[in-house]
Amino acid sequence: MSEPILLEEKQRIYRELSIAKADLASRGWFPGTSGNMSMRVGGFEPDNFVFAVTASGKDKAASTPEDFLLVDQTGGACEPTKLKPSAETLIHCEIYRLTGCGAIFHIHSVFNSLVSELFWDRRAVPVEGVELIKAFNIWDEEAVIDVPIVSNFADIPRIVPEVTERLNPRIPGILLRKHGIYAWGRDAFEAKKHLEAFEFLFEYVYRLQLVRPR
Ligand SMILES: CSCCC(=O)C(=O)COP(=O)(O)O
Ligand SMILES: [Zn+2]
Repeated sequence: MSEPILLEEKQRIYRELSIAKADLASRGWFPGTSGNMSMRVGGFEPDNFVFAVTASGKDKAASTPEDFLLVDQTGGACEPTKLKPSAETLIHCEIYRLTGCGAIFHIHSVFNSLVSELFWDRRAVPVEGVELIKAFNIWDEEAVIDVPIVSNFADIPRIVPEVTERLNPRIPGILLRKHGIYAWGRDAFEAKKHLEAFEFLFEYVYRLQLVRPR
């Protein structure tokens, strides 16, 4: 059983999510009601945790009293509500279970969709020696990273085992093919930092492909 969530704690998390949501929306990262966000509330055990998640199908650029709800580690609502959790809540559940992180942000962008398709054959986007890799706390000179890509099945539970298999604890993000990125961190600050770094790196990788002689 999860510990009771204090009202003040829930309100603090909703406020923090709301501020981060407005920030990501201002960059155009939630086109057509896409995207979802979550933050963990209270303690963590891999099989027992609670998080606040965006309600499904909402305009993520709007701020309303019905933007978030609390769910448990199975993705089920923790309290009576007419709100439906994000259709992709099970992906959040699995990322929390595997990483114990504190916040997960999912957005759709043209660049993350483009690179997820360009590099689908290798199931990972390679990024070589770009300074912003340091945003992931990887400090090696000329570091090379691979950002994993998983299938974009319409049936979300089918995606979960691929997340389990492909998530790399060193890389705080995972791409869904022709869909978007999930980026996470200890807290909202770090999840946003990672998301911004991924989006920069994906644009770099895409543009490099265009200009590099073959
Ligand atoms: C209209 S975008 C398709 C669903 C999606 O990919 C997404 O990120 C938003 O789904 P949610 O249920 O979280 O609103
Ligand atoms: Zn999505």
